[in-house]
Amino acid sequence: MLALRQITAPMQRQCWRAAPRAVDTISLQNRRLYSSQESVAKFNGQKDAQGRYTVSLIEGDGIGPEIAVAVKDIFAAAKTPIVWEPINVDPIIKDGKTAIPDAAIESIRKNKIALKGPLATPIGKGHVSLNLTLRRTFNLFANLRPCRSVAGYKTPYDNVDTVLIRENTEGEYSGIEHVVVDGVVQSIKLITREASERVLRFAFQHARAIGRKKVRVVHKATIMKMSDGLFLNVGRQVAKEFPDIEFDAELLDNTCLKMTTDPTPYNDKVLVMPNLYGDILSDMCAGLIGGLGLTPSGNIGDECSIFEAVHGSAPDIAGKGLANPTALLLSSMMMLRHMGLGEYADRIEKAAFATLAEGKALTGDLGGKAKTNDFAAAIIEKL
Ligand SMILES: NC(=O)C1=CN([C@@H]2O[C@H](COP(=O)(O)OP(=O)(O)OC[C@H]3O[C@@H](n4cnc5c(N)ncnc54)[C@H](O)[C@@H]3O)[C@@H](O)[C@H]2O)C=CC1
Ligand SMILES: O=C(O)CCC(=O)C(=O)O
Ligand SMILES: [Mg+2]
Repeated sequence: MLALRQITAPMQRQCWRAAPRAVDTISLQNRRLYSSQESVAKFNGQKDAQGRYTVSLIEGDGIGPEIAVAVKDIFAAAKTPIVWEPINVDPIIKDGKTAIPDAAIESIRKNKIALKGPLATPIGKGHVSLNLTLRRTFNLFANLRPCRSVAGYKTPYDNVDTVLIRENTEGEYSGIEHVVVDGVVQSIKLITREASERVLRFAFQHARAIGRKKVRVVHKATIMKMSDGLFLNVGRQVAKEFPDIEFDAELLDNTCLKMTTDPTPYNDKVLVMPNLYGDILSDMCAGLIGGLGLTPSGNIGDECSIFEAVHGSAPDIAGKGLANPTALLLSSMMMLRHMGLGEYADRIEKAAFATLAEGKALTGDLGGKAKTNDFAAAIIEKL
């Protein structure tokens, strides 16, 4: 995979231990929170003769292979009916553009499902983001990023339970940039009614699926009157199809202030927003519950879906066995539920939350001393 030599300062984290909460209750609540909604994104994969599904696996860069091993070991111990199909997504150039190799595209199209480790993107030059390329290639229009406090890991906020949905194919990340004249560049934020409508509709449907009664658009239509204005107006129109769900809107800067002051008023809402805002806000939410080692996500499309952690390749800890595999593991739980394999997800998740709550085998990001594989072994012991 790609080599990237980018050093990032370790995140400073506050950490002190708290009494565990009831793990079964959390598991039950998560079953709804971490499930992708059903009406838009149906999984259509085929089982083999032994009743197993094949899942394309992109191990990724940096800590990717280390956390992928942990997930594979846990799945094997839980006898999850999954066959992994490892794929290589090292970029190729096709028609002058960065593209995913055909074999990888065929694998995901065939299996309709993938689990993905982080892929590093060079800064300021080099190939475009493979993460964004995958999302665009498969039209994975909604990026679902739930974030919920973990029992046993105390942070300034005990009861975070946010659900964020990010438009995943355009916006500030449409990748349309050019030099106007030397010293002047333009970067286009592309917002279309079509992409806005489908992600907004997904947000309302997801709210219904997880029992939330409020959808809130996060925007800056005060400044980006046309682009965010369109997104917001489409939100108002789509809201009419969902009279049982309350709709409102909030300016992004105000959302950041309020969420970091007290995130709990967001626990009854689904937040939906253009691409860049969702990227940033989802890292901010992770910070509220103990960091990027804990937050999962799903890139949801009509034909296929790709599940991955919110975090990146973490070059500062890569290759040292220090990474927390929880985020990728919870992403794989979202994946299992999306595939209709919820009973396996329930069992694995129960063991994972119990291990976190017990606090004996925590990785460094959560204040512990355990290595990635110690944490995975502790989960396996509880299965
Ligand atoms: N979806 C993806 O594949 C993403 C890829 N990236 C790429 O990742 C590379 C590194 O980006 P950064 O800004 O450093 O963000 P990052 O998310 O990789 O790391 C930020 C901080 O969080 C920590 N961290 C992240 N995941 C962790 C885990 N599982 N356990 C313990 N600590 C963890 C890291 O050690 C680091 O201190 C970049 O090339 C970026 O483009 C970034 C975000 C998402
Ligand atoms: O593609 C990248 O390099 C970063 C993407 C990212 O930060 C995200 O999807 O959260
Ligand atoms: Mg990000």
